[in-house]
Amino acid sequence: MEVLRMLVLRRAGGLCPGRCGTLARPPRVRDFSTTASRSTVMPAWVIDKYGANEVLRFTKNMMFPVIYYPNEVIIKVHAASINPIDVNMRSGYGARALNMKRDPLIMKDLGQEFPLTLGRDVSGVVMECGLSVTYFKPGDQVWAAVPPWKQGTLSEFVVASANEVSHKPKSLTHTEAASLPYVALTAWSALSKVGGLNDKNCSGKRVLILGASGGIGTFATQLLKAWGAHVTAVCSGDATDLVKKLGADDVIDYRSGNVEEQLKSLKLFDFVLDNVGGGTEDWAPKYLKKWSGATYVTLVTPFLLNIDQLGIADGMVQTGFTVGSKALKHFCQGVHYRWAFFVPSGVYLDDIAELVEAGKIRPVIEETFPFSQVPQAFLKTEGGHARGKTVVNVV
Ligand SMILES: NC(=O)C1=CN([C@@H]2O[C@H](COP(=O)(O)OP(=O)(O)OC[C@H]3O[C@@H](n4cnc5c(N)ncnc54)[C@H](OP(=O)(O)O)[C@@H]3O)[C@@H](O)[C@H]2O)C=CC1
Repeated sequence: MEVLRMLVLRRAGGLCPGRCGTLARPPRVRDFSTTASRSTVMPAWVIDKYGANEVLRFTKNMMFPVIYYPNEVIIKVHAASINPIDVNMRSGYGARALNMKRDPLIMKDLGQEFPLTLGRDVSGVVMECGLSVTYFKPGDQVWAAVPPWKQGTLSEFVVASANEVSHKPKSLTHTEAASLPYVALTAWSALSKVGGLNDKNCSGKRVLILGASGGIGTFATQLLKAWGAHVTAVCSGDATDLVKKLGADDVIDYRSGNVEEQLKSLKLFDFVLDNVGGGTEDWAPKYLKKWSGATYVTLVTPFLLNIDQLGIADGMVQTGFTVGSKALKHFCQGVHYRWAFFVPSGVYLDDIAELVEAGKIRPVIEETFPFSQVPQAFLKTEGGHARGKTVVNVV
């Protein structure tokens, strides 16, 4: 019974046995005991202000991360990857909301938001563990996506909550593993947490993916195929082979003619995952089955922009009003309308690791850069037209 209870709680995200070893949020203590004998600085790419690519600065003197909570681990970063959010954060996107989320205890010790390290994905090796961490030990090979309100992974070491970390699939190199966590967890949040799809209810469901050739799209296509869905991918013509190899059943080239005309020749969908935005929501929900629980989920939302522009209170009100009115409008038309966001979760990365080891998900890496070329990796990502992921090898 106890094992069953632990498993249920772990699935629900309430307890990660051994990740932190307790149901309650761990007490705020600084675990300096494990950090006594090492260097206090490390190499990292940081920014000291928001702006264009020139604000990226390499330093050998970034403060070494400290374990502030007993459920944290310090990871030696072997590889990281660049996501659109890194490019956007470099320019100041989300600064207001993310600063609010930053830990006041840590901010008080380390000063304000700068120097800020970007980079969300990490694959590496556990170097130190907080006192309540039993699920990981020094030397474990792990992967994680660190949330954007924390210092990022474009550095030699990063600290993460054990709840955000998972054992890396053995079959992947660090370079390959670093390409997956952030897009995997975002796709999982959109498809499963928000959209209600999973391996039990997906068989035969018709899913339309807008932006199928990028980081999220290449992962979502594989996950949906692993769950048994029928996937229609919308992408540029030159990405057709890529998305077909990942399992897409139908491919629509949005550059070679009107997408809506091409969609009219297909059956209606049970689900739309929108990774593109910018007007797509005006037409995409029309291609969902009506009054059957079909759902449109977009990842491109003005949530953080609202807070940047209007402040926390007014931004939240504006967000609530926008999403509420759109959800109501679509509900009256017989479909569900939702926004989705990245959610950190080591537990779900464990599930992804199983799918990787089973050969159902593979990393899609377009280009890798050495640590010395982080600015070039940003420029690559900023240029758009991704075909999978851009990875940075840190060691
Ligand atoms: N809400 C959240 O928490 C999160 C939101 N996001 C957002 O999701 C979006 C996708 O992220 P990600 O996959 O990492 O981005 P990428 O840059 O990796 O991929 C975007 C892909 O979309 C393609 N594309 C562009 N325009 C169209 C179009 N009109 N129709 C079909 N495909 C198109 C691009 O290729 P090409 O231009 O050559 O066609 C590219 O392959 C981004 O806007 C990102 O900011 C991402 C993560 C978390």
